[in-house]
Amino acid sequence: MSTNNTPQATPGTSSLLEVDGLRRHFALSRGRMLRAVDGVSLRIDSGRTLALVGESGSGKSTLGRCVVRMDEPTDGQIRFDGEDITHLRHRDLRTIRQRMQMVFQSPYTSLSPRMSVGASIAEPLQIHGLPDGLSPADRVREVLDMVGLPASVETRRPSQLSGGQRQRIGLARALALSPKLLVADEPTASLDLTSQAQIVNLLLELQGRLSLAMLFITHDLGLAHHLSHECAVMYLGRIVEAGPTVELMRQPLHPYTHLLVSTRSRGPAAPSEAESVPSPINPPAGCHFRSRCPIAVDKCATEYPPLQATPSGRQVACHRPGVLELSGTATARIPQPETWPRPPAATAAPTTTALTSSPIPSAGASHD
Ligand SMILES: Nc1ncnc2c1ncn2[C@@H]1O[C@H](COP(=O)(O)OP(=O)(O)OP(=O)(O)O)[C@@H](O)[C@H]1O
Repeated sequence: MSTNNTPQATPGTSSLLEVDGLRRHFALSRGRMLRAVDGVSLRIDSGRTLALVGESGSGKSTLGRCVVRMDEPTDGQIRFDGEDITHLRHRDLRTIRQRMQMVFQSPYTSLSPRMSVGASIAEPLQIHGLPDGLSPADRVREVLDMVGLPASVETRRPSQLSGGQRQRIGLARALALSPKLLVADEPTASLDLTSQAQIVNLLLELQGRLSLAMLFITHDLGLAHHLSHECAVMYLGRIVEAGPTVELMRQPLHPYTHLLVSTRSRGPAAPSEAESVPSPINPPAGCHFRSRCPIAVDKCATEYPPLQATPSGRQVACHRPGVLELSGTATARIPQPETWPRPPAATAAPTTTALTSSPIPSAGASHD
């Protein structure tokens, strides 16, 4: 495994979230090791959304869970709002969780079916206290209003609500403590298209209003394209390409991004493509993608390519970046409902991109 690309934060700049060289390895039976996240670095600023995309099993959720410290990193560092939170425990962790919240694919993960909506939203307020001296009841109504639900839903149980309404409640619960960072793990994946668009709309509106930073985990490139400022592509635990979302999808430089974009524009992956995904327990030596790569050369079998910054501000881990040309119509066919809004533009001159794009080797998104 290459260890020549441990990123450093750019001197003099700091982002709300800074993840450096994060690893989460799972020890399996018979001494085997599953490297779910294998040296990932990224940055997210207030008011910005970083989409984390990749096929199932690429390590997106594990990374998201580590970021909010619901899972224990094996190695690496997580800094949030200037504080190293990598090894925080118990009470300190509780304090930090007020400011970083996770929204799940299934709202049932955070909503108890036995509790009323109001009690579910009030629960974190009772644990952590109120951010601004309001009563819990006032705050519950305030966040219900923020997510576009009437106060009357307070007394309902989650089972009495639609999927879209439940996801709004999940969002309201996450927002109750006025977090600065939201980690949203496939929050619309179980919803119908109309509810999906409404939740996307709501996330964008809330992000603009509250200047939230967001890590948006999705396998849906259309969603990522629509919702995020920057995008990081994960493959077998590592980031293989990162950069501004629109450019990354218009002109993918890594053959894996190329595959995702062109497959997305063609429709669901053919079984042969899905079946050939190697296991993170025993990935191919050298570049992990080489067994599926149409442009692999000998070097790819022996050397994992470091994630390197390109002159255009992209970061790519490939020995032959940009060799594959995307057909001009491919990205045009990434489905996006026209009614979906664009992410809010940065209000001031962007202090960072979601992933720092400092010169090599100080890349903000990298693996080592
Ligand atoms: N607790 C665990 N123990 C062992 N392996 C795990 C554990 N959690 C996750 N994994 C493995 O880690 C790898 C990455 O999983 P993860 O859920 O993070 O991927 P993902 O990209 O989010 O996929 P999906 O979109 O399907 O959720 C997978 O191979 C998964 O089986």
